[in-house]
Amino acid sequence: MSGTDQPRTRLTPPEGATPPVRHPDAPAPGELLGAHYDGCFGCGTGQPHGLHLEARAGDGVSITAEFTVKAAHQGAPGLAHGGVLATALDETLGSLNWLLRVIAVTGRLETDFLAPVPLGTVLHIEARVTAVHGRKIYSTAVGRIGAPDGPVAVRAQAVFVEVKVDHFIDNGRTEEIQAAMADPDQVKRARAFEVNP
Ligand SMILES: CCCCCCCC/C=C\CCCCCCCC(=O)SCCNC(=O)CCNC(=O)[C@H](O)C(C)(C)COP(=O)(O)OP(=O)(O)OC[C@H]1O[C@@H](n2cnc3c(N)ncnc32)[C@H](O)[C@@H]1OP(=O)(O)O
Repeated sequence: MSGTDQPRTRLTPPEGATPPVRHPDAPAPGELLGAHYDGCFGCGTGQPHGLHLEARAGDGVSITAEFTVKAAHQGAPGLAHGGVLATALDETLGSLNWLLRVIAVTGRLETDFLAPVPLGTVLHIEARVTAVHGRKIYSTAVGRIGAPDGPVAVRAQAVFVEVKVDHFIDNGRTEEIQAAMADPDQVKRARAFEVNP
């Protein structure tokens, strides 16, 4: 195997990977998921230029989400920035945590940009977990223009890696971590991801 083949291979579930299991306490299909953190650029309501992505639980271990491309999200004139589109897919993939009830962070994210996305577009995103192996969670996402069955603009494949709450407590800046830990709603949301709170 050449060095350039390696990253692609790391997105393929290894032998022994198992299908994902929806947690019995996962939100019901159709249920709107709240933000996991108010300051999150992807889903937080406290970020004026954030994506304000709204995600809903789907069937099995899947999520649907909508993201409206605003002026603050442009790359070229009148078009969404590719990194912003990748962020929208990353955030939707991260929301799959709610259904597995584990905390996981993005290890690898590979994005294919298939069509430009104009300002004002509602991007309809669907993400699902395909397999789990140890702490690794394999998932895919697709973003369509204007409707759930609209033209495909962007696709992603990802590996998320399960972590404990300590990952954030140990690595986040003290100010924000202290504020989060002092907020009972935030603590409740963090615990909602844990199998054994
Ligand atoms: C009240 C308290 C307040 C807190 C409240 C918080 C609530 C939050 C709730 C929910 C948050 C959800 C947030 C979603 C936001 C959207 C998603 C993002 O953007 S996340 C940000 C971007 N990502 C990162 O910042 C990761 C940075 N990377 C790391 O921290 C490490 O590299 C990490 C954790 C990913 C892995 O490090 P290791 O030391 O723990 O583990 P190792 O041994 O290296 O890897 C474990 C397995 O994963 C594979 N792996 C690791 N990286 C990989 C990669 N890049 N590609 C493929 N596989 C990878 C390895 O090969 C290994 O596999 P083998 O078990 O040996 O089979």
